[in-house]
Amino acid sequence: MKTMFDLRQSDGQEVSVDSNGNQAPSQVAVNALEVRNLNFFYGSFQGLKDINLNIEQGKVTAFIGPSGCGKSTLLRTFNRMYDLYPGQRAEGEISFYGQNILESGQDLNLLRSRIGMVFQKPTPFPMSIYENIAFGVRLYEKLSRSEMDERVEWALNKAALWNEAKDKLNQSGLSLSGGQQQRLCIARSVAVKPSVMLLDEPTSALDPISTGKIEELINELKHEYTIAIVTHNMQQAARVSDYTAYMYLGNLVEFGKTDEIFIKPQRKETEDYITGRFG
Ligand SMILES: Nc1ncnc2c1ncn2[C@@H]1O[C@H](COP(=O)(O)OP(=O)(O)OP(=O)(O)O)[C@@H](O)[C@H]1O
Repeated sequence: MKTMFDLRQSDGQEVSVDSNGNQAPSQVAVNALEVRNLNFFYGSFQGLKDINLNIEQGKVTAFIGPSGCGKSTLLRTFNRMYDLYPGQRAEGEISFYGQNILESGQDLNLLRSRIGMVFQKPTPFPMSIYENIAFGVRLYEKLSRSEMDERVEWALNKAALWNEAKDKLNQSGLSLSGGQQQRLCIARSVAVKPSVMLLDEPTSALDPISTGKIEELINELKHEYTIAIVTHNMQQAARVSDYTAYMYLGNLVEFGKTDEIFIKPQRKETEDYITGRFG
C-alpha cells in the first residue's frame, strides 16, 4: 500500500482551455504542510504558541524574527526532529499532504526522508564525498552500483558541487571547504528525493560567495521541492522567499507574501523588525 510519504511532488499545474481551444496552464496552490493550533513545549517552557500557517508546495517560505523567537523550534516540528530529545513535545496538528504527522505510529525515518533537513553548521559524515550521499540513499532504496553512481552525480549536480567534487569523490567530505561542505549536506538531503526541504540558517557560517551559491541553489531547487528556511538575514529572506513568516516570543506575528511583508507589513511589530527599529 502506498502511504502519503510516497507522494512525489507534482508541479501543481492544471490545464485549462481558453475560448480559442488553446491550452493554458493555471497555477493551483497546493499546500505541502498545514499547521493548525500548534503548541510546543520544552518541558514546562512553551516554545511555540498556537501557530497556524500553510507551507505552499513548490514555494520558498522564510521564517524570520529575533533570536529565541521559535524559528528553529517550528522548523524542527515539521519532521519531528524534536522527537530525538526527551521532554520535548508538540500539540496540535501538522498535516503533510493530508496526514497529521504529530499522530502516534508514524514511521519517523520515512517522514525524515520525505521532509529533509539541512542545519546551520555543515555536518558531513566522516566518510568520503561519495559515501556521504550514498549512505542515506541505501537506507531507502536498493540501487546497483551504476545507478548509485548516477544518483551521486545527480545529487552533486543539483547542489552545484559536481564540478568541484567529481575528481575527489573518494576523499573525505571533511576535506571540503565550509561552503562546499554545506552544499554536500544539501546534496545529501536532495539525494533521497524528499518532498520538502527544511533549511535552518544554511548560510550563517558561510562567506558571501558561498552564500550566493546556496541562494542560487535555493532558487533552482524550489522548482522541484518545497522549501522552508530560517534566516537572520533580512535581505536573504527578501531575495529567496515567496512567503515570509515573522515570529516573536513563540508567536507567529505576521505571515504573508514576501513582497507584502517587506513593502507593506500589516503589523507595526513586523515593520519595526524589518526596518531595524526593533528592540
Ligand atoms: N533544548 C531546549 N530546551 C529548553 N528550551 C529551549 C531549547 N531549545 C530552545 N529553547 C528555547 O525555545 C525558545 C525558541 O528557541 P529557538 O531555538 O527555536 O529560537 P530561534 O528563533 O531559532 O533562535 P535563533 O535565531 O537564536 O536560532 C527559546 O526561548 C529557547 O531558549
